[in-house]
Amino acid sequence: MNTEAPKGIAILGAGAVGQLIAHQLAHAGIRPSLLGRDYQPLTEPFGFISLAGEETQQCFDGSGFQGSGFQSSGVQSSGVQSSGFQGSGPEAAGVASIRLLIVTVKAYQVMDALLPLLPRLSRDCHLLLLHNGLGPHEALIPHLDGRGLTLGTTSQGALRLSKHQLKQTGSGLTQFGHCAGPAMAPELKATLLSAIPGSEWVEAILPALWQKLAVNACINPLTAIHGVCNGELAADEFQSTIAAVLSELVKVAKTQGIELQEERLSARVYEVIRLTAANRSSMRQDVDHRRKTEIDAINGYLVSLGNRHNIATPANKVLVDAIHALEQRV
Ligand SMILES: NC(=O)C1=CN([C@@H]2O[C@H](COP(=O)(O)OP(=O)(O)OC[C@H]3O[C@@H](n4cnc5c(N)ncnc54)[C@H](OP(=O)(O)O)[C@@H]3O)[C@@H](O)[C@H]2O)C=CC1
Ligand SMILES: CC(C)(CO)C(=O)C(=O)O
Repeated sequence: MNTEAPKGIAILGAGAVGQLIAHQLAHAGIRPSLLGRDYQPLTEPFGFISLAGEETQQCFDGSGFQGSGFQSSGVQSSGVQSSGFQGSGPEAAGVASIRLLIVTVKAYQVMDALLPLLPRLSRDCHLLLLHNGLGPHEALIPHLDGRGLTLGTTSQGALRLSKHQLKQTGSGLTQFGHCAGPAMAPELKATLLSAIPGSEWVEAILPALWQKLAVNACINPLTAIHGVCNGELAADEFQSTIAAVLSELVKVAKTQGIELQEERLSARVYEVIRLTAANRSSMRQDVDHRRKTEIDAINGYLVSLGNRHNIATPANKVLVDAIHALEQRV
């Protein structure tokens, strides 16, 4: 048993990224809880196929909260009773013992997922949002009630083969940085950085999130609208739209005190297009599966900030409208 491993790490959002982070923490000897929609730890085993093709299984049932042993990898039997969580819903006893809550729901799900839970979390509980797009942290900050907030972004890739079976599809940089309230405790910070491959702490997280926003604002809607893989956006026909989206983004970012260079952003977007050439972007997958997309937190965030600050954002608005039209298909 690893007595040094911090306890009380929970993940809200048992989807692709939530399961990936849970497996990475477990492989580093930490035993996180993976919370379901009823805020209860999910007790069933979760399968994982790593980039190297190695298969493992884990339970993320919350028993780590009591320090009752852990398994760093390998198969653990299902049906382990959670000693840290009793009852159901946000009243559950274990919720109050969460020290770090990693929120891995989609951008548009953050507030619905967190608002019922916030009053039950300890004042010492630190929150970490890890999603694409921007905006939810602004809605969340007034509700923090003294709690600390860290933001993050990841370029790792993960695909849910089934509800409890995850395949890692890509490695990449994961960045975290302080956003509001008290800073994350040093041992929690160290745990995250050692468990998540390719992760780093940055002094200014918002510029990093804006750079990721630029990548998503170009690649995601265009691939979804045209039904193409990321690599096809290198074609000449997309050049003027990509340039217009980035030019608007740089102006809008400036209203937020974020200074970005259009040429550098453009180089980054084309690098990601090349590195992820065979990918079907998350927005394309959402559109193909007739799921709600994250457009409102990506290009929609730029349009609404532009409106607020009298910056014209026609190129982004066209993409937002086109994606909304695709979302409304019956
Ligand atoms: N997948 C990837 O490779 C990458 C994803 N991202 C970003 O990470 C974020 C998460 O994406 P991803 O993991 O793919 O999305 P998923 O849809 O796979 O996961 C979201 C999870 O949140 C759960 N959820 C939704 N609402 C609630 C709620 N109210 N309470 C508790 N749980 C809830 C969902 O439950 P249910 O299953 O019941 O719907 C689902 O399991 C997105 O912003 C995405 O863009 C970033 C980089 C890579
Ligand atoms: C980087 C990119 C565009 C990779 O597909 C992505 O983040 C997404 O699909 O949401």
